[in-house]
Amino acid sequence: MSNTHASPYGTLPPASPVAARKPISLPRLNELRARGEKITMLTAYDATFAAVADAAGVECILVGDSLGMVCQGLTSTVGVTLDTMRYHVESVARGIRRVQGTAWIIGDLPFGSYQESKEQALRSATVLMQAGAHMVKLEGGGWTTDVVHFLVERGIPVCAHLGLTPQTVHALGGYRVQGRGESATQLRQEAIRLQDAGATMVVLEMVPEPLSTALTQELPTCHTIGIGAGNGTAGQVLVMHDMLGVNLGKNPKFVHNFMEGHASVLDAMSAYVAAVKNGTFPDNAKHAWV
Ligand SMILES: Nc1nc(=O)c2c([nH]1)NC[C@@H]1CN(c3ccc(C(=O)N[C@@H](CCC(=O)O)C(=O)O)cc3)CN21
Ligand SMILES: CC(C)C(=O)C(=O)O
Repeated sequence: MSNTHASPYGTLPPASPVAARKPISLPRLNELRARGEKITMLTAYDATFAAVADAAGVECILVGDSLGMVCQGLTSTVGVTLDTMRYHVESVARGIRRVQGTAWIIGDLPFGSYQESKEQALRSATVLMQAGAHMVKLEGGGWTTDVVHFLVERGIPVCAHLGLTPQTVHALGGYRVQGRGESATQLRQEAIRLQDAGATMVVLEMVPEPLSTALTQELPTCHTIGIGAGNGTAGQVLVMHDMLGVNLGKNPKFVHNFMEGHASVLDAMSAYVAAVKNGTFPDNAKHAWV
């Protein structure tokens, strides 16, 4: 990034022939997990922010359907289409490639693109993989288990997503904490079945900290990535706009603005990586539920 011969706006790859960092892969993520190093993830929706996140050392970039809310101005993620996701995955993948980045790119399957059948899910996942994703993410447990198995069997790495699943916000009754009381048992069983089906990552969103910490112990091959799920998970994710303080109105309580005390987006993202790695973010007392 600091190459003096770089072209304006980084439209050409840096001239350095030295491949400094190893690309992130599933074995590489397993290695991090095995040595107790936290996995970092941020969302990104375009080439430049993705490249900056990569340069900050963020291992996984989620092209999340939250783009419907932060980029498109929708009131939920329900209106995001597969074609829109393809456009943003392509942009992010080009951004990473352009700077010879190493990040693992996760493409989010939008509402309605995988619910109909396993075949529909495969067709949709193919679109995102061909757009440059290394893994796809899909929301829910139970009925999704067979879909996950079908995709994994066909060579598509899958990240599951349990707890608050924003695509089903209308069925859940709002953006609220999930997996409390009775439903904790169900969430736990769904997570174990998803791991058995071959999911190698699972986002746990707004899940009580004790549950997500316990689940992390029970899921050795499926890396738990928390958002509002406390500090006991294998990794963390935040929406980029939130952690940069680019947000009108009230943030969810799991958000921390990493621009505070930092002069650039690169520094703020580096501070996020450092805070997740050294265990200072999230702070269970401030950013989690019990
Ligand atoms: N910018 C942005 N950040 C996100 O984290 C995000 C999106 N957009 N869009 C998709 C979903 C929606 N998410 C949300 C939306 C609202 C709350 C929220 O209002 N939470 C309150 C209430 C929690 C409670 O039930 O106690 C909070 O104080 O955290 C949480 C997550 C998470 N995802
Ligand atoms: C909030 C994260 C986990 C997500 O699912 C998204 O960005 O769509």
